[in-house]
This record gives sequence, C-alpha cells and structure tokens, in this order.
Amino acid sequence: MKWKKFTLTTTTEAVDLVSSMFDDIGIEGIEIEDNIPLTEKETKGMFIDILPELPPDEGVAKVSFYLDDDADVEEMLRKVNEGLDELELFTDLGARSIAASETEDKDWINNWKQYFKPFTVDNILIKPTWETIPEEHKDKLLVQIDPGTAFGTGMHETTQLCIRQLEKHVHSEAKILDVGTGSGILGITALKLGAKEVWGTDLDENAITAVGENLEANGISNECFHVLQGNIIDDPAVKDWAGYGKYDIAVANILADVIILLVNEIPAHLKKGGYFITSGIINMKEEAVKAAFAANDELEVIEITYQGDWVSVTARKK
Ligand SMILES: C[S@@+](CC[C@H](N)C(=O)[O-])C[C@H]1O[C@@H](n2cnc3c(N)ncnc32)[C@H](O)[C@@H]1O
Repeated sequence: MKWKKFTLTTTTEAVDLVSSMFDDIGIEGIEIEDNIPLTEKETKGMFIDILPELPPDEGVAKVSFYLDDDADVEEMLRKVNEGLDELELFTDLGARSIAASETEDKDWINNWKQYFKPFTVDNILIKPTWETIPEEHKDKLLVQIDPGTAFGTGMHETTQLCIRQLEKHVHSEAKILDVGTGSGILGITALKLGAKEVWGTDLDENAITAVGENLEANGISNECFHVLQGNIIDDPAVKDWAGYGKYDIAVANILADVIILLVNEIPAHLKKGGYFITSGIINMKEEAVKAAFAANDELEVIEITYQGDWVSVTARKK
C-alpha cells in the first residue's frame, strides 16, 4: 500500500504540543525523531529492550504522520496548518517546515530492527532472524528471534540474567513454565539447551503470534512449546491449562510487582526441587521481592544475580 508521509520539522520543546494537536485533528500513528536521551528517572524500572545511540541534541525534532491514498490530503494539511498557527502563539515551532514524500510502507513498526544485531550470551548466539550468522560465532548455540511487536530480543539485562540461570538448571527431559513468554526467547533458549517441553503464557496477544513464528525460525515443533494468552495469577483456566506439580523450572521475567504475586502461585506448578527463576526486578525493588520469597514456606532462595540495575532471584521448591 502506498502512503504519503509528511514530516514536520520543529523544536524539541514543541513536540508534545504538536503530537497532541495531531491527535486532536484525527491523525493516528505519528513518528517522533528527537535526539533527547531518556533520563535515568524516566527509564528506571521500565523495560526498554533496545535504546539506540543518539547523535547530539540540537533542539530540532521531527514529527511525521502518514496518510493513505484515500485521505483528503488538502483538508488534513489545512487542519495541520491551522493547528500550528494556534500553537505558534505560545511556543517556538522552529523551522515549521513540512516535507512530503511517498512510501510503500509505513514502517515505523520495523525501525528498531536496525539496532538489533547478533550478540552472544556465554556460548549462545542470539540472532535476529533477518541477519546472517557471523563467521566467528558459527560454533555457538543458535537462537533466532524476531520479537515482532512482542517483548524479547534478548538484549535486555533481565532476559540475559534469566538465560544464565537457565544454562545452570536446564537438563534434558526438563519441563519449563515460561510466564510472560513475550517473543518466546526464554522458552526457545531452554529447548535449545536441551529441555523437553515448554508451556508459555502471556497477557499480550502479540506474544502468541511471535512465539509461533520464532518456533518456525528455530525449527522447533509447536508440540514442544505450548502457548496460551492469559494470566496464571488469577485465571483458573490458565492455572489448569499449565497443570500442577509438573515443572522442573518456571521462569518469569516480569516487573517486580508481578513477580511478588507469582511467588505464591508458582510452587503449585513446580515439582519438588524445581526451580523458580525470576528477573524483571529493578534494584530498588530487590528487598520487596526477597521479602515475598522469605514469606513463602515452599520456596527457598538459592541465588541472586545482578546485571546493570537489574536483579534476578532463583529459588527452589523445598
Ligand atoms: C519483560 S517481558 C519478558 C519477555 C521475555 N520473556 C524476555 O525475557 O525477554 C514481560 C512479559 O510479561 C508479560 N506479562 C506481564 N504480566 C503478565 C502476567 N501476569 N502473566 C503473563 N504475562 C505477563 C508482558 O506482556 C510481557 O510480554
């Protein structure tokens, strides 16, 4: 499908106002190019899988929007200019120029792909499905991933913390419960490490599609990786689907507040001696998560590991 792309060059300070004006006049799906790095406060506790390196900020920002072939371009540009006239009364819009171009595809959904390159975690090579295997990593255990719009390239510290724990505890025959599976990266890595079966859940419907595609990319049968959209914490159907007392390992890389709730849910699904590998815990929540484990009689914390600002807690069912 052909799209007309319109790019407004303006100032960094005007971006929020311009974006909300675009929204008011019915423009959906804008794209912002602004070289302001997120502050530590803004990113603290947020899962951001890929943060690109940015050139220096010069106070200039671009806001783009797309119109399809059926759109009344003249009318929309009239509304945009009217909106900009109003905004100009109380903010500096800078150059305020609008450049038009034509594109086959509005590809903002895929722009992040340029920052996702093959990398290794110990002896595992994690590679975007569209890249080739680097010569120097031909001997590594290969995991191919396209997260699509789900979470999980493997680049995030928390995913890597979980992968390192999986390396320690996965054995052949292991059954794995992957809560918050996202792209399926942890379950797929476990299967590549020799696990027998994975059962994955996620609230995000995009995860279900992503897992299917990633299984195919890795040549893994979907009989080894079962996946369901839903919440194991409060949905009895999801609990029953996952089954009880059958897992050697449960892994969950989700925000600390969710891990705290999972601490009371997961033991029912683990075998005696089974491991619960967690991450997604920002360091300021470490104590709260440890307290939740300590209050649970069935689990015993056996290891805590760190990467950057993130924490991973591994426990064993007594
Ligand atoms: C940080 S991502 C982890 C994805 C992948 N496992 C990884 O390690 O890269 C967390 C995922 O958990 C999902 N999620 C959040 N709360 C959940 C819950 N209660 N049950 C299942 N999934 C949940 C989110 O939709 C998201 O896909």
